[in-house]
Amino acid sequence: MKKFAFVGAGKMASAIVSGMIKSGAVRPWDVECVSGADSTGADLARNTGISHTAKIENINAETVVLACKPQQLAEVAQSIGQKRMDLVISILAGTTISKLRERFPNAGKIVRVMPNMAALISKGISCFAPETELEPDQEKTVETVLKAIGKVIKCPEAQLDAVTALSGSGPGYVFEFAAALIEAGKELGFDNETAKELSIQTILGSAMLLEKDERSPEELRDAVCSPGGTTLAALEVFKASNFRKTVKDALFAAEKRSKELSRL
Ligand SMILES: NC(=O)C1=CN([C@@H]2O[C@H](COP(=O)(O)OP(=O)(O)OC[C@H]3O[C@@H](n4cnc5c(N)ncnc54)[C@H](O)[C@@H]3O)[C@@H](O)[C@H]2O)C=CC1
Ligand SMILES: O=C(O)[C@@H]1CCC=N1
Repeated sequence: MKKFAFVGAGKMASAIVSGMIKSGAVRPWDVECVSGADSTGADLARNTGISHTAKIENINAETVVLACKPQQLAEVAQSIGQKRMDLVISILAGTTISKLRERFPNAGKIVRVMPNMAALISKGISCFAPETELEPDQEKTVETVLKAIGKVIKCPEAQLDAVTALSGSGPGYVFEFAAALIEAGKELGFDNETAKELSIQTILGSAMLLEKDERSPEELRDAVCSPGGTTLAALEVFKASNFRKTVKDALFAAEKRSKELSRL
């Protein structure tokens, strides 16, 4: 029996498995994966040294990590829903613990998690909500998975849709902002490589400063602004196009979508 089975071997499963193995939290031979009708399972096994099972019914592990799309859960549950498993960890956006319990009636304990894509370099942040209090060894297992990919916060399940909107989807917003900086940089006359380097280093340096400095984002923003200067000229444009409201509306749309996914 394996320690972990990943059901779904796509982008997030790959990020988590890579993080777990690179950090030494688990050894490749303790992990197996299964995917749908694509090459992701075989690819993940080849890239990390874990095993790949072609038939989902054949998975056999103490902890099953559900990492398929919410839309694929019904099919997965049809194949393995009745199996006995000590622990089921789900990273599916929206899918509630009660829905998971319906689908996996024989699971010992269910934990709902929202990680993010920075897991790929162990710089993610994950929030998790257990169905009920975990046994110490189950708590340790959840930490083994999540600490290998970044920071971990325990929260009530009711907060997980908002977590999804902020930190789960958040890397997508930052990447879009980076793409917008690069596009604008090129229109200012830089070649792609230079625009990319200037943009990425600006985001990286600013994020690290935010983490290390005691000042708030607003105070740091103000420290960049000289009276009558260039930054204020740019921020006026943000303000005129309602930047903060756009961000707020976007996060509420993501939260709403997470709640809709719970009804699949
Ligand atoms: N991509 C992201 O940044 C984040 C994704 N998530 C959640 O992670 C989950 C996976 O997302 P991604 O990795 O982006 O998706 P993906 O599309 O890259 O991977 C989906 C995986 O599920 C597999 N699959 C499909 N049908 C299957 C079946 N019947 N049995 C077993 N495996 C099956 C696919 O073959 C693939 O390996 C989603 O539920 C999503 O809500 C959570 C946080 C962040
Ligand atoms: O877009 C999605 O639905 C998933 C959940 C959070 C990030 N990606």
